[in-house]
Amino acid sequence: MQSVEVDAENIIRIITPALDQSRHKGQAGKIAVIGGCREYTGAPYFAAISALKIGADLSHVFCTKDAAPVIKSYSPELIVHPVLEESYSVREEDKKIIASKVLGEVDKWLERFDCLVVGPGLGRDPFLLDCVSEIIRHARKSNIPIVIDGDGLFLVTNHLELVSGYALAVLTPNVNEYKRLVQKVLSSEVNNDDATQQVLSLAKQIGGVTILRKGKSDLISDGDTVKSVSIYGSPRRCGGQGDILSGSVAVFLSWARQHIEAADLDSNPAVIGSIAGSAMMRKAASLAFSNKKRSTVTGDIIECLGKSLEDICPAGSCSL
Ligand SMILES: NC(=O)C1=CN([C@@H]2O[C@H](COP(=O)(O)OP(=O)(O)OC[C@H]3O[C@@H](n4cnc5c(N)ncnc54)[C@H](O)[C@@H]3O)[C@@H](O)[C@H]2O)[C@@H](O)CC1
Ligand SMILES: Nc1ncnc2c1ncn2[C@@H]1O[C@H](COP(=O)(O)OP(=O)(O)OP(=O)(O)O)[C@@H](O)[C@H]1O
Ligand SMILES: [Mg+2]
Repeated sequence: MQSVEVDAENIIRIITPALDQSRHKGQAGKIAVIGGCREYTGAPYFAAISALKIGADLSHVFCTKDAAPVIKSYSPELIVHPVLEESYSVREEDKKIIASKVLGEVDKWLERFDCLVVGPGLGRDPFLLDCVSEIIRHARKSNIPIVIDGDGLFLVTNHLELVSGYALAVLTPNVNEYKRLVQKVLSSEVNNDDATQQVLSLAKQIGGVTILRKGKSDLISDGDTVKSVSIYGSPRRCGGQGDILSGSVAVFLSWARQHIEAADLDSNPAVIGSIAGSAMMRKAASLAFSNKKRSTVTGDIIECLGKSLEDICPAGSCSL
């Protein structure tokens, strides 16, 4: 089975909202990243700042108490909530009450978000992951799209019911995360000879979630179709590029959903958002690599997000 290479730049042009003076703050998207713990502070920052640089109006991070001051210090643009707790800071007898407090803190904000990104730099602490499972359940009840990445995929692979049958979920596995998902869901090994069929089966088996399999070409399937994005890209594999991708998909998914509703179309916003997010990330990576070559790091790619979108969809053509 062959995947279909899509015209991703055209999709970006169609769904990117025009900039005009009638719009108010928030209409271009409010994104929240659930991630950031003692070990990882870069990943949630990369995801959240990428969402802003692409054009979201507000970008929040919900992380553990010790990750918050670090993430805040990277950028005053982000709204950082130090609400998550890891087992080491919670006594056994307090776990129930602390879990409901965490949920309460997130619930206050949840309805305002157009998309969540769950997992960049989340870590794998069991108590923290239990709380995050509850956040996913609440978001799902409110029909908020969720991009699942990094340690969020570790959680979901072991608890497929969290996303199974939820069409507004996008899973963005890297090579390791994909392998674990295939083993768990299809009880088989990764088959690179028929990668298209396998990603289709995987998405179907998880009840029509969208899978964005990252690699030399990104493969995107919701169990009905398989699209590929192979344009641009870079040979540099520094850590953090998947985090840019997750923030990017969150913004484009929100824009795709708005566009599809306004134009009364019958398309899957999760697939459209994944295609656009993938192309955006790959174009910025290619541009950064042409400037920085071997020394390219994730921050350099983030700096290229603006120019990459501008080349495809110039802001100058928007009405003032
Ligand atoms: N600057 C940063 O803060 C960055 C943080 N990152 C975060 O790092 C975390 C891990 O992402 P990776 O892409 O490295 O994940 P991978 O799953 O690719 O690898 C993680 C490590 O865990 C090991 N591992 C595999 N299966 C395991 C299991 N069942 N239990 C325990 N360990 C297992 C692997 O051998 C590997 O060393 C994520 O939260 C991710 O978002 C990355 O996004 C890169 C940048
Ligand atoms: N071989 C490749 N050639 C070109 N682009 C690639 C290649 N592999 C991955 N990419 C691109 O890099 C981005 C990140 O993919 P990667 O597999 O590095 O994610 P990751 O391991 O989750 O990253 P992170 O370090 O942020 O966790 C994706 O958007 C993908 O399109
Ligand atoms: Mg990753």
